[in-house]
Amino acid sequence: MAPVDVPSFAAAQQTLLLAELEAELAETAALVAGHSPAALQRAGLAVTNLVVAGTRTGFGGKTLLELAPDAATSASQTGVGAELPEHGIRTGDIVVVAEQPAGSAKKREVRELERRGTRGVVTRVARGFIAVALDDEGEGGGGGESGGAAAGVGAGRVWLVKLADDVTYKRMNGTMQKLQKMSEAEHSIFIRVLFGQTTPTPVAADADAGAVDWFDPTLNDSQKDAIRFALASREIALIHGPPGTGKTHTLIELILQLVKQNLRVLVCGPSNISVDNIVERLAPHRVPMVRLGHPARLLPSVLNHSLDVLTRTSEAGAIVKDVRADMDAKQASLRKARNSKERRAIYAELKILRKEYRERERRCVSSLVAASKVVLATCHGSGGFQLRGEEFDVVVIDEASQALEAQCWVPLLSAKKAVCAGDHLQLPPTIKSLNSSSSSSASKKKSSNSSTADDAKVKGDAAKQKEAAAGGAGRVSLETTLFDRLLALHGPSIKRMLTTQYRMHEKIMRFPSDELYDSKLVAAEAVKARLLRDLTYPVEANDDTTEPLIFIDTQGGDFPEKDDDDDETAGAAGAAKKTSKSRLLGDSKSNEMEAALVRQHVRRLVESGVRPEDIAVVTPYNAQLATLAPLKDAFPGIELGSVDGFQGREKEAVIVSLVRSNPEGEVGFLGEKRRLNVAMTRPKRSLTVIGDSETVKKGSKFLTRWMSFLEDNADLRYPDVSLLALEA
Ligand SMILES: Nc1ncnc2c1ncn2[C@@H]1O[C@H](COP(=O)(O)OP(=O)(O)OP(=O)(O)O)[C@@H](O)[C@H]1O
Repeated sequence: MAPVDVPSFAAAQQTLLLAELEAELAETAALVAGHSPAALQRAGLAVTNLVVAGTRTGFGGKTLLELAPDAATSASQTGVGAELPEHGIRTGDIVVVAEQPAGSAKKREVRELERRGTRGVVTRVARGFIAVALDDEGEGGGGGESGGAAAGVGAGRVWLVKLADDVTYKRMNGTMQKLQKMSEAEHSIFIRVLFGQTTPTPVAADADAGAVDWFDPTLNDSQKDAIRFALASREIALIHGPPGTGKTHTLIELILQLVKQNLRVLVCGPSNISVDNIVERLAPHRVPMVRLGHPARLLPSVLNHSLDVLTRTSEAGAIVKDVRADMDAKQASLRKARNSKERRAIYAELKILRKEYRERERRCVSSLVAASKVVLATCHGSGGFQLRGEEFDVVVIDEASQALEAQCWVPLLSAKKAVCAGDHLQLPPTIKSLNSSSSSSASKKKSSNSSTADDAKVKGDAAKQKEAAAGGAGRVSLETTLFDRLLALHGPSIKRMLTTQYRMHEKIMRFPSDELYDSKLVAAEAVKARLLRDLTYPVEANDDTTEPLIFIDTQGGDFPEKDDDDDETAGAAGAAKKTSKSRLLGDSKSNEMEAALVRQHVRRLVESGVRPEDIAVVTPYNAQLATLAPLKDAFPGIELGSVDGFQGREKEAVIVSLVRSNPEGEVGFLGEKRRLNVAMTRPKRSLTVIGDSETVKKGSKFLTRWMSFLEDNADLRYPDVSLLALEA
């Protein structure tokens, strides 16, 4: 493959990233303008009826607001201890906190919301409260009294609305700008390899087989090979980890080996969860490490390594503590201020204290970071001030196939060598923008990969448009991950694949292994014959619990899909409306009879003794998820999820509802084999597929082969329509 011109690559990335941000901004704007607070809450984009329960000084001297349910509106309990309703706000989300409009006021603009309210980042989500670190108003010289207190957030009722993530965008964009501006002389061998201007330094054949003193001698051979290769490689190594093959397990050993060689390592992942997972598993090995950013889960093992806590508990942190106490006291005195003059005076003092605090903290942070052999952060988090000027011998990126390439470059710019782990045969990151960057964002089409879009044809058009947008830099698209690009550039010699999987029954593994992983997967002895009936608790042995692979074929046209997108609207406004609709579970497909079959099967499993918490139902369509929702009441503990949302997860029994059933053989985004791969590789002991083989077969060659495989190998069942009527 031809080498990539770095400046044009970086320029094309910036264009595409901007289009992506615009698409996200437009989507948020359309949603907020068109829906009531209650509807936004149902869609997972807002939390309503909150009050400020507490204010503290958080990391970076930021004001931390604790938002709890308003006692007046939480039905059962009041005040402290009251629980928040179901919501979709997560740690790391960018939100605005604002006075809640009266129920009827409907039309509102995001900009207006932002002007009146206060922006911040969610730092903690608990049952009874959400903590938000407010943005620094102090620095930008903002107006009025906004010196750190929550402008627009008084003693009254507030709500919180999720905004587009422009912070991550800025980090990625800044990184691409840096890359674009670099002169050729500044390109290290590492950069030249990553853009194909030179080939990776060959790894000596025997280096692969060198003796390593393993921390965990029970690693399997493919894991050991991958680690040896990653240790021996000079610039780049990819660790390809198919489902259940112990990718993270392997990375832990690799990190320990790197530290043993006295190398300095930066470990990143696209999400907080991916990073915390590694922190937790490294912790028992007592490696000097520090986790940057707000820990997503406050597990003690993660918390004890977070920079936030280290600045408080370490020796260096002691000098920061005093100022923090002063600031907390000042914050508290705000409440007692008698008039605006007094308040202004306090704000002014707070501003000075915050500056002082930040300086002391900065010194403390750099001494902590300098002393750490291993630094862990999300990819975009590694672009913070804490790592400015820091250099690392190796950057390790987990779940690299789920990160945007620009995101990976945030840490990669401080690296000499990279090890990326991932599986490019599972889903890449979600992209919202599909048109070229110059078009108006309102006319953006649905993403082929968002969990609600379903039009496979859109994808082909979009790919072409994106290629056009990439201009002179060859084929640059946001959907192409670094992992994909490096494989295409240098071929399989830079990769090692893990081949023993510790999740699935052999029969469940067979099709994905043969189709996608060159038949190389081997089921570990402990899992290859595990059935539901062998669970650690009593389960009756019957057809449903002794057969790992079941296909309930709904062919015949008796179970047609339902199109939830019934009010087609034309033009840009229509498109924007559609986007917002899709987030609110419209514009998708469902299949009620399939839902009834799911219910029937779940009931049979539960009656056989399988616990609902060991069962998950996954489907590619959000409208189908909504149709399935009553299952949660009928079988408390059961999990329902979109395929995209279930990536990275596993369950003892998984039921996949394919939904599509139509005479035309339209399969929408079932046509994406990486999505099907994710769907069929979640179960450990039991996979039940429910779908119309006649329709699905027509979708693609992959689908044709899958259907034939199921017909030949699964326990094939045809539903009894008359019985089903009762279930529905
Ligand atoms: N060499 C091994 N011997 C026994 N069990 C192993 C081995 N390697 C991994 N496992 C087990 O396999 C499971 C999956 O491993 P791990 O959690 O590291 O995978 P992951 O990378 O997080 O997930 P995935 O493999 O799905 O990407 C874990 O339960 C782990 O203990």
